[in-house]
Amino acid sequence: MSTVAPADRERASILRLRGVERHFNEGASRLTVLSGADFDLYPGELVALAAPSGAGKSTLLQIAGLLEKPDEGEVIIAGRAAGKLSDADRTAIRRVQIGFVYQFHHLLGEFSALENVVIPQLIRGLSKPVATQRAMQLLNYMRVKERASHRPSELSGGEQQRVAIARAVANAPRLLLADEPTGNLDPTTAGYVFDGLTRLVRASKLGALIATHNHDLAARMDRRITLQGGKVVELE
Ligand SMILES: Nc1ncnc2c1ncn2[C@@H]1O[C@H](COP(=O)(O)OP(=O)(O)OP(=O)(O)O)[C@@H](O)[C@H]1O
Repeated sequence: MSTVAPADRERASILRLRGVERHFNEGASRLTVLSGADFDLYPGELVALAAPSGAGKSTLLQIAGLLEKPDEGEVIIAGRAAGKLSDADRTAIRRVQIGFVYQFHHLLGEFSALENVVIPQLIRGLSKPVATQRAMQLLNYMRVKERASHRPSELSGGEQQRVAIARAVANAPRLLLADEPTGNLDPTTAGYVFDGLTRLVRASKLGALIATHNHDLAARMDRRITLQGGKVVELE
């Protein structure tokens, strides 16, 4: 149990969903994916999102990451209600506050691991020395520093995914959203990737919501949630 008082927890919530609804129209019928979904994520916390295929995990992550709008309800990122913001402000929050990791890494193939982590920081306006120092620190956290000069095609799948995580947090987001980040890795490699992710989350106090089918990894996270009848339900 957290020792933080409820009011403080409310203030500190990095991601807050309230009454989120998402429906898809399919011809004459309507598919309800999220209905009355409530959720809070706190700094330094890793939460597993484990639900059967088609239950709505990706939909939830897309909405939490401001990539999609809910039909109803509110998404609040670090205290700011996204529903009332302009598209430009939503994009700014997404760029600055949110990091994304996917099952397939989407690294830039013509650049080294180091450059892949440096480039987003240069785009944000940091100087090359500062960006390079932070990138090396992140690659070190992910235990791939010694592979920094290699291109993605010269890295193993697990190394590529560790670089992708370093890149996702390069601009120090407050929230990390990951959709099956270890989905295409063998269990041992998935464990290494997860270890790096955990180190980063603890060190940087970001909050991480990670969709996974991997029960071992889910068991190692701070909390586990699932989707039932469109609602977020805590598992234990
Ligand atoms: N744009 C869309 N239009 C219509 N239906 C959609 C759309 N996006 C998702 N769905 C449907 O919503 C449901 C939830 O999809 P979602 O991708 O969120 O599930 P998931 O839990 O991430 O599944 P998986 O584990 O297989 O990736 C599915 O039935 C899917 O077919």
